[in-house]
Amino acid sequence: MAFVTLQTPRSPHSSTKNVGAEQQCRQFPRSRSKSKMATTHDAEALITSHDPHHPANLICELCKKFYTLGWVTGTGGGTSIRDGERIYIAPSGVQKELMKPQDLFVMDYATREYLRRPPVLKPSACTPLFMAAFTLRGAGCCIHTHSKDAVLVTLLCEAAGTDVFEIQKLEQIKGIPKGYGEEKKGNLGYHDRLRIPIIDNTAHEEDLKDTLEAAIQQWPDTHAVLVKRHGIYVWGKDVAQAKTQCESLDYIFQLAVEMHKLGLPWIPK
Ligand SMILES: CSC[C@@H](O)[C@@H](O)C(=O)COP(=O)(O)O
Ligand SMILES: [Zn+2]
Repeated sequence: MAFVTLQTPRSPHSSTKNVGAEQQCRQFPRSRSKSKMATTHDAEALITSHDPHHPANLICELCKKFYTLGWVTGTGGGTSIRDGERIYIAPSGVQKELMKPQDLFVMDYATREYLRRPPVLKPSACTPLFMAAFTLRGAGCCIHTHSKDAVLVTLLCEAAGTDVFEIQKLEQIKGIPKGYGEEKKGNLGYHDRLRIPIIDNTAHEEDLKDTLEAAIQQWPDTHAVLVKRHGIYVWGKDVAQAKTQCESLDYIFQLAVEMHKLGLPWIPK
């Protein structure tokens, strides 16, 4: 079984039995700026905690859950958390459900310097997209999934010639915030129309940055952007909001796909 071949030498700071991403991904070259790095002790302290709500523990836990939902399958997708001035980022090209806190990168928000870089790994290609949610929308957590239903609604919208997913009159729409600012406080109502912009995919994840940023500017109330034939980015002010929105949206996408199969409209007359 291929999985077993990953369970070879452990990194010295590993203390749990599961294999970490560092072992999954030894092909990546080291590239670290030692001068700006925190000391090894400080760097390890950034990701070491018994608190299950510590961002380093949460990212690993969330990705395990998301894997069971098919959201981060085959190394795709991921999650990033902003905790004050610290940004926690997963490595690229690794099985996200097997990650350990010691596999995570930590970036300083203000300087964009990595305070912690695990050897042999490189940061997720989604990093510029996560940063867009943090900087443009003040997000505390951003989730990227390759959910099949998210991909399917982008295909259905493409076939319908629209680059916005729109749906109305579903109870779960009430799980999505109205927007930002005082006058947009609270969540959408049952009668409100949910709109999620869709951007084109690119050959490389990081090249989505400009169009994702443009979609965020064009749709100032949105908390998510769909990526055609790829997946979705969803963010929230904190982990709970990002996660519950991602769940609500995925549930709505599942319904939308089923409604389409049954010949039912997304916007009832
Ligand atoms: C199955 S490869 C998927 C990647 O290209 C990308 O779309 C993705 O979501 C994850 O990028 P990663 O750099 O591994 O964090
Ligand atoms: Zn992706």
